[in-house]
Amino acid sequence: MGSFKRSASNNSLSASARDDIKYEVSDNLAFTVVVLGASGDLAKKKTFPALFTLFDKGFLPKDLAIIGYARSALDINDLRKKIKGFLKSKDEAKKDEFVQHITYVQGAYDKSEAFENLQHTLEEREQKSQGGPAGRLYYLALPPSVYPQVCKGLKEGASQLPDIEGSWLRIIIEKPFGMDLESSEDLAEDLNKLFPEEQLYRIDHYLGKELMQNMLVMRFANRFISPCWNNQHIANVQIVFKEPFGTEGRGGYFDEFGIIRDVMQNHLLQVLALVAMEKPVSLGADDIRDEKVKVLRCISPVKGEDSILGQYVSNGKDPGYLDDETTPKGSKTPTFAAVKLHIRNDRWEGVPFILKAGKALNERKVEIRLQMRPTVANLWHEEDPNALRNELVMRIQPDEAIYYKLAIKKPGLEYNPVMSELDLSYKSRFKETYIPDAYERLILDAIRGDQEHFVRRDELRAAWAIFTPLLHAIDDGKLEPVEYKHGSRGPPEADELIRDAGFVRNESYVWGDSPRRSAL
Ligand SMILES: NC(=O)C1=CN([C@@H]2O[C@H](COP(=O)(O)OP(=O)(O)OC[C@H]3O[C@@H](n4cnc5c(N)ncnc54)[C@H](OP(=O)(O)O)[C@@H]3O)[C@@H](O)[C@H]2O)C=CC1
Ligand SMILES: O=C1O[C@H](COP(=O)(O)O)[C@@H](O)[C@H](O)[C@H]1O
Repeated sequence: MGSFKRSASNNSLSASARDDIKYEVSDNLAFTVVVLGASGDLAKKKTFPALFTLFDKGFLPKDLAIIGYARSALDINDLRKKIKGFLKSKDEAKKDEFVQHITYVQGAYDKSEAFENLQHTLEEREQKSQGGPAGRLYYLALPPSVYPQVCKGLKEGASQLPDIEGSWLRIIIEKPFGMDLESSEDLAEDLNKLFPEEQLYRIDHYLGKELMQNMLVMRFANRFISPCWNNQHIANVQIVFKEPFGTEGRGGYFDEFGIIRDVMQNHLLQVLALVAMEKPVSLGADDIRDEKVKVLRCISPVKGEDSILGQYVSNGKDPGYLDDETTPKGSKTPTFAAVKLHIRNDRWEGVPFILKAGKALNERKVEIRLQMRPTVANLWHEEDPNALRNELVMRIQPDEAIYYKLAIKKPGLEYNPVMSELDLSYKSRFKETYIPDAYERLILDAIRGDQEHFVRRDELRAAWAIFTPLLHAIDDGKLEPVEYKHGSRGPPEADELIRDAGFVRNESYVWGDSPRRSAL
């Protein structure tokens, strides 16, 4: 097994450039992660596999215990076997070694005895350690409705740490964090009565994606980018999330939320905050989050007229949203939304930010597209100043890439410009580099005590304030979705909204005479 602390040249655990600010993990830490909801979907698909990869790559402390906790009566061998089935590795021995660290505690989510029993198990395990501090990470892979009672149980029954300096307790919670501004504040209030913000790690897994983590480096470490990053040069911004599949049996769950609560109010708004925020004073988690909150608070609530809602219908082959048996009959829940946001500050006044998200669309793609203003007095296209518009595209998934669409002279004897791209495709530039899954990074951050990529309460409040009036109008039936076909690009009305926001699509540009592309 690799060592927990690594040197800067070897995938540093302690983020070398920021060591002066934070995030030490003691070598003799008795580390226990308790996965509450161990029998569930998220735990098996995301939490345990992410823990395994961290273990496999030597990023978990050597003194490691993993405790699954749930109501079901599970046999430990069955649980280990089931978890092993979800671990992506050919190394059977390593997988066996990992699952041997897992034990199981059966218990209710609302009984004090159950949490006292968990505390007892933890005390026994921590006493067996080498006298170092204890680190307890409670991972709530549970429906948010039980967070308050579980956090109460943990606080009252299972929060007693050994009296050793450096011991800590942290809690990871998953979205949705409420249904609107009020319910989110109520939930936050309930949790903060039990645990302070420093102990609460609200996951938004988009913050763990490679290109999101790259955003501050790209924006603030490149002299030629920073001066252009404002309304003088950028005309409009699109942040787009497209999934090619529908709800597929999850209609019951999805219908409660809809696409805005599922994806837009959280993931896409976090992306926007990183794109639009000012430079933070330092790389400290709170300095960064302060800037995110500031920019979110500059955004006015979305108006009905600045939004297009959609719901997918059958294309004759694939089912429509209402054809899913788990979807309530006649539901008007949007599975697609495009909204136009305005950021009221000096940097962004006059630049529309379009967020677009949809299920059952034509492709899988998440990207950020910044379209630059036209050049003044276009020497080649006097009649059409929009002909050579530059764009910077950051593709978050699939196949991470950053490309800049720009005009160059078409090679040859003529003197005509043509659109081309400066292309940074991660697959070719970083061939041998492992790009971690978002959950791997975020769990590791939580172990290190780094809250930068977790959502603070005031960020959440600002994010809900932007969408709550629109969500209430939808919930009250004042706004209804238009239909779009399963597998299409979404409702044409969304393209109109985007066009009206000033986006000019270059129909003539086709990616790639680049020979490198065929190697991808
Ligand atoms: N490194 C790499 O991997 C690179 C890849 N490429 C690829 O080249 C292709 C072209 O890239 P690019 O020019 O950036 O993107 P596209 O030409 O695919 O799209 C440009 C924009 O136009 C929109 N659009 C697409 N079709 C229509 C339509 N029929 N009507 C109205 N709007 C439309 C898209 O919206 P929406 O997406 O919402 O439909 C997008 O916002 C892409 O597949 C891209 O991934 C290019 C450069 C580098
Ligand atoms: O949070 C969610 O995200 C997924 C999309 O995540 P990705 O990492 O695959 O892009 C989405 O499918 C789901 O509906 C939503 O709840």
